Parts: sequence; C-alpha cells; structure tokens
Amino acid sequence: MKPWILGLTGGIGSGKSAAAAHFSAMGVHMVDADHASRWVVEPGRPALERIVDRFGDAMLLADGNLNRAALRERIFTSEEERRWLEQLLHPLIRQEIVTNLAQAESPYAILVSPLLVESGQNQMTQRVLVVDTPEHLQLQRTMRRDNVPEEQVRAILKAQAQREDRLKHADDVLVNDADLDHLQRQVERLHDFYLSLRGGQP
Ligand SMILES: CC(C)(COP(=O)(O)OP(=O)(O)OC[C@H]1O[C@@H](n2cnc3c(N)ncnc32)[C@H](O)[C@@H]1O)[C@@H](O)C(=O)NCCC(=O)NCCS
Ligand SMILES: Nc1ncnc2c1ncn2[C@@H]1O[C@H](COP(=O)(O)OP(=O)(O)OP(=O)(O)O)[C@@H](O)[C@H]1O
Repeated sequence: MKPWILGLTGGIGSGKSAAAAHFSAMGVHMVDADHASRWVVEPGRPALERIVDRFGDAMLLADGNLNRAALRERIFTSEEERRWLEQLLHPLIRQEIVTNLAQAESPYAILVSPLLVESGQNQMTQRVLVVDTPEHLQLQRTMRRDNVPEEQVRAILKAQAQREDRLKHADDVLVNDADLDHLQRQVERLHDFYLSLRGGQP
C-alpha cells in the first residue's frame, strides 16, 4: 500500500526539525520543505539567477552559493519582496517535495514545512500534526540557534500563520514547552498511534 502523508508544521523555532529527526530515527521517511528550498537555489539552478537579477550580486557568497542571511534580511523587511520570492520558489519547492515523497517506503511519510497551511502544501497530506510552542520559547530558541536579533525573528513570526489559525488545521497537537526528552516521548506515542492508522484515519 502507498504510504499516507503526515504534514508536520509549526512556526519558526517551534521544534519541527527536532520532532522530525525523532520520527526519522524510528524509520519514517521524511521530506523537509526547508531542505527543498535549499536544493532549488543551488548554483546553476535558474532560480538563483533570478534572485541575483532582482537583488544584485550581494545575494551571492564568494563560492557562488546563495547568501541566505542577505536574502533573509531583504525578504523579511519587505512583504512585496517576500511575495515575489515565494511566487518564484514555492512551485519549485512543491515539485521537489512531490518527487521525494514518491520515494517513501515506510508505512507513512512526513512532510515537514513551516508554511504547510499558508502555502497549501497541506493538500498533499492526509493528516496534520502541529508543533505548538509558546511564542517566548520560539523567540528564545531561534535567537540562540541562529544568532539573529529579536526583531528579525519577530518579523518572520509575523509573516507566518497565527498560532490559532494554524491550530484550526491540526488533527494532532504536540506541545513543545518542556525539554527535548519530553518532545521525544510525545513523538514516540504519536508514532505508535500513526502505525495503527490506515490512510491517516483510525
Ligand atoms: C530567506 C531564506 C533564504 C533564509 O534562509 P535561512 O537558511 O536563513 O533559513 P531557512 O530556509 O532554514 O528557514 C528558516 C525558517 O524561516 C522561516 N521562513 C522561511 N521562509 C519563510 C517565508 N517565506 N515566510 C515565513 N517564514 C519563512 C521558517 O520558519 C523556516 O523554517 C529562506 O528561508 C528562503 O529561501 N525562504 C523562501 C522560501 C520559503 O518560503 N521557504 C519556506 C518553506 S516552503
Ligand atoms: N523541547 C526543547 N527543549 C530545548 N530546546 C529545544 C526543544 N525543542 C527544540 N529545541 C531547540 O530549539 C531550536 C529550534 O528547534 P527546531 O530547529 O527543531 O525548530 P524548527 O521548528 O524546525 O524551526 P525552523 O522553522 O526555524 O526551521 C533548536 O536549536 C532545537 O534544538
């Protein structure tokens, strides 16, 4: 039987990757939209050229790779530029996701995406798990992980769905307000439940 697809989403720094890594360690095929967003702008890909045409050579590092910090600064200070970039990249990201999900051989597969709901990627999934984390912890963990200023994390949060709106799409919720061990125990409980489902439904 073809694996069913679980969408795993949550705002910036909510703990999606940490949760996904544990699902993956238990053998679940995992596709990450943030990884796909890196592949589509690799040197030589047309999207990278379009970005440089629009924003200039400052978008390139000396080795020819995308300067992600510079692009991040541009798109999270201008909604217009962010929309432009999303229109360029989201169809390409979607294509990468579809190709990669088709290779899944586990009983179910996971699509990890910060914009699962916002970009309509949830149409590819049969069930949605939201990682729900208090905003102050999202801020604290992201600032520590990425070494970026608070204003930038706040700007990114603003560009994403509000917590309540995201939760409206949830079939399951994982509250990530304690330590990593607690997160992993919840993942293991969910994994047992997901293995009992057929096509994402009881
Ligand atoms: C701006 C870029 C170059 C910054 O790269 P960087 O390596 O610093 O971050 P990374 O890609 O790992 O994203 C980190 C987090 O930022 C947030 N984020 C990224 N893009 C967006 C966006 N368009 N809107 C809202 N939040 C976003 C997400 O929470 C994501 O998990 C990159 O995020 C990007 O290309 N974004 C546009 C593509 C996109 O929408 N990606 C989201 C997955 S579909
Ligand atoms: N329960 C936790 N306790 C302590 N640290 C945590 C916990 N959950 C996640 N973290 C840490 O917080 C940071 C953000 O987590 P993670 O990278 O998994 O978030 P994300 O949702 O994938 O973020 P993004 O949308 O930015 O990709 C990481 O450094 C991670 O190790």
